[in-house]
Amino acid sequence: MKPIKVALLGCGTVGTQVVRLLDEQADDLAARAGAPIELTGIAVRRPDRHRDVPKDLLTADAAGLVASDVDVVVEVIGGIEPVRTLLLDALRAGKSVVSANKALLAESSGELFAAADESGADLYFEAAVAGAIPLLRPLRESLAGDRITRVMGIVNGTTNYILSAMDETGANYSETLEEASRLGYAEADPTADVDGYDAASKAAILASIAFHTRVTANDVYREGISAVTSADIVAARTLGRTIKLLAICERVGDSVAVRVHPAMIPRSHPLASVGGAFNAVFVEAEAAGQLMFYGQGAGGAPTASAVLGDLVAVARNRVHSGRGPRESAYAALEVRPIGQVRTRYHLSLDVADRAGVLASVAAVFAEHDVSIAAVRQEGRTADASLVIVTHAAPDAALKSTVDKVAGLPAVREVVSVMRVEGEES
Ligand SMILES: NC(=O)C1=CN([C@@H]2O[C@H](COP(=O)(O)OP(=O)(O)OC[C@H]3O[C@@H](n4cnc5c(N)ncnc54)[C@H](O)[C@@H]3O)[C@@H](O)[C@H]2O)C=CC1
Ligand SMILES: N[C@@H](CC=O)C(=O)O
Ligand code: NA
Repeated sequence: MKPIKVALLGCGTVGTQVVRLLDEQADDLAARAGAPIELTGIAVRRPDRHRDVPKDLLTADAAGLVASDVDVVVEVIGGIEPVRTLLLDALRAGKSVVSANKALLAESSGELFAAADESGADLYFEAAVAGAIPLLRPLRESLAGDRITRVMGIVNGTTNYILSAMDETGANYSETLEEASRLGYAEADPTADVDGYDAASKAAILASIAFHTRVTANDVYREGISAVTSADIVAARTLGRTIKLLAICERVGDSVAVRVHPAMIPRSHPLASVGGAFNAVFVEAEAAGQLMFYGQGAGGAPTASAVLGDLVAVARNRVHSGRGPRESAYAALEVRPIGQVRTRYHLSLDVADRAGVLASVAAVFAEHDVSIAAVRQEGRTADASLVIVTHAAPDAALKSTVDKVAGLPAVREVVSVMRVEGEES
């Protein structure tokens, strides 16, 4: 059988594991794909720095490799350019693409799918969301007959690693981030992780597939974890909660809402026990009910597993003259701004401990039609701390409430504001 020729773009954390698995599992992969899978070249920025892969395969000329006689391009470089141009060239020339690049897919999936359609090539990217966890294929294929209403979970390993360490051992934020980079979880620029860009890209990809609507990273409301303090984590623990960076994609009537932000969740919630670089995603569909996907969301070998799965799928399609799924964006639902999304807030205030303070704060909530679910006051000195948890209300109303509360004479400081998820609203 004629081999399927593969060009690999990038050979870092993920790429080196792809090369290893291609070599170690060559016979099994050939049997599963229906043809041998032959790695014909590896493009990297500095070929002299890669001693652990066959030297004769290395090149710094990624464009030349893409233009060479290959059937499939596997991209594990990351970022937008030059990758976007390389992949468009590959797809237009009829070469199928497997990519782990969420940043690119969340920005340019429309034009990449269009290029794939022009030539009949395939575009697969299971590794781009939640690493090893099979998630995009179940959403796109297994649930194609159902109506998905919500996708919610932890989709960034680096931030989950940091938040888990802060919660479990009181570890320091920046040291834990360095450790996550050393372990190969973080992006080349880890601000993509801590500022929520990586999770927002993944949320955009999930929402696009789940709701048959093109959602880009710019459509996603995003907050990262850099403002989460040890005090927030202690406050959450006092209330039987923990803090996680969540990606939440919801169908609301004929629109969708997609957001990424830290949130307090009850310690009894299944997402609360997801530690380290693990990811977990809940999917709710009308007929299927609740489904949960869990596994390693980052790291070289887990991510390479997803890449190899896609590569076998692409190779099978080539061998049997089939095609993988195309973009499905027919529903074209409107994306709601965050202000219209109903959320719950946890607020911690430093207030003067005198009569009438609670009443003045409560009056602001009432004025904005935000219902208070619980209040706790601590302290008997000049300063007291007031913790308020609200019922669900439009995010815009909650923001205006917080702004007005911050201006009350009796309120010295709004210490923290965080959304609450995973509880009855
Ligand atoms: N590390 C992880 O846990 C995961 C990574 N991903 C994605 O996989 C991709 C790769 O990630 P890592 O392996 O962690 O990155 P990395 O930084 O370890 O490796 C990047 C590789 O790309 C090469 N490269 C950079 N610019 C190039 C250019 N212009 N031409 C040719 N080669 C170039 C570098 O030489 C290096 O070999 C990214 O899109 C990332 O978001 C996805 C899921 C998990
Ligand atoms: N940097 C990402 C890698 C996987 O997508 C993460 O931490 O999740
Ligand atoms: Na995945």
